[in-house]
Amino acid sequence: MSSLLPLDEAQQRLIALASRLPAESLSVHDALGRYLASDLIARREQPAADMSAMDGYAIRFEDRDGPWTMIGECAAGSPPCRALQAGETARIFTGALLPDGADSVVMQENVAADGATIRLTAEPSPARGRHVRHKGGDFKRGENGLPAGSLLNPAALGQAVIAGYGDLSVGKRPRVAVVSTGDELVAPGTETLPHQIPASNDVMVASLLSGMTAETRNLSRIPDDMETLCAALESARDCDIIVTIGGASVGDHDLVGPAFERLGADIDFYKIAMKPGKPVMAGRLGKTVILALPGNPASAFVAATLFLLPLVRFMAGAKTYLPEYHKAPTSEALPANGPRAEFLRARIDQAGIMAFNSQDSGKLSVLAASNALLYRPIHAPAADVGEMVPYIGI
Ligand SMILES: Nc1nc2c(c(=O)[nH]1)N[C@H]1C(S)=C(S)[C@@H](COP(=O)(O)OP(=O)(O)OC[C@H]3O[C@@H](n4cnc5c(N)ncnc54)[C@H](O)[C@@H]3O)O[C@H]1N2
Ligand code: MOO
Repeated sequence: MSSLLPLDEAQQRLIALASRLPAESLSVHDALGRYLASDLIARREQPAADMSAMDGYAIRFEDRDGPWTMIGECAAGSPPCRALQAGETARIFTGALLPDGADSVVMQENVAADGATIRLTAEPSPARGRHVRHKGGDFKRGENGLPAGSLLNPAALGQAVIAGYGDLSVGKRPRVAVVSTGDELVAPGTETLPHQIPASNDVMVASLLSGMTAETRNLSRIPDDMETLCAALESARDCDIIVTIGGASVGDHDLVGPAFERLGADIDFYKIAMKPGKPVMAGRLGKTVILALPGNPASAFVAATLFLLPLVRFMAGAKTYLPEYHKAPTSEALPANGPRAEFLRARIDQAGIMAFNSQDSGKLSVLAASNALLYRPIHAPAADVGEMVPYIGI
């Protein structure tokens, strides 16, 4: 056990094998899921001038009790009407600029109009600045809205647009070859003989990647044959990452390690102090980072979550790339953990988090019923019901 690498050290060593990919310029329409390559410095001020947050009437605070004489209208998308004088108001709509002199807005629900005369009805006199979004109140020109390495999610893209951007400098997408191996593997939906198994990991790992900024090339179901495997790996050398699934263990037909060695790869580490996912291997084949995931479905899933996805995020330019841990109370007592970090397939709901009884890494039924990986660090002491325990949402 002592030769097994601790998880955090293995994650650091994997990242040390990789480099950030260069940046490219993309339209905001195409940048969803990318990471900003430089700070998002605002090119404009928001709002650009004081504007109304409600449909109603713009007034001067000095005249807050009314009544007012309406002298014009301010609509979003048009310059404001002329400046207000004492006792005057302007009809105003949400998003419209306040006319000069106005500093507050009364909602239309709180006034009664009698021709051009407007009177306060329901609301007490408005406070100064009521229902006004002030110039620069969201951000000022030159402010850093999002640091480099931020994920461009829908809200971040919205912010980029309002900050004046049509194109963004973003990290390139890593090219990832997904290579699955095993004589037993057959294509999804194919009739299987007892010694065969549908290649479920391929779809699972490719699906994990499809939610990421990655360009995936699937090299599925490579037989357990050294020449064929080497040829498949060789054909993927133009990729930034080669991830293999299966054949990572020590059996006579586990050819992934020997194939990489034959191609001249530098293996950095092999075997992690974690469960499932012990036989994870990583290194470099020229400029390509190689990562070998174990074939058991839960092992492949956990290892992809802890190694492959962080690697992709890092190369794509993410500032934070490791999985996010949350905490929840455990609904059942947990025994003390041993010398390998454990990621228990678990279900979390309002009552807390509960690990499934069976943790066989071959059972997809358990993995598919899970929505969390309950993390038990190396030698974690036993946990009572209600104790807060860390987990990764899946
Ligand atoms: N003597 C030892 N045997 C094993 C050890 C060990 O330390 N000593 N480790 C065990 C652990 S832990 C794991 S995990 C597995 C991982 O082995 P491999 O990466 O070599 O996986 P395979 O043998 O190729 O496959 C395991 C299992 O998963 C199925 N599989 C493989 N690929 C796919 C795929 N693409 N889609 C669906 N299912 C797949 C495969 O058919 C096997 O049933 O090794 C233990 N053994
Ligand atoms: O690591 Mo294996 O992944 O324990 O099943």
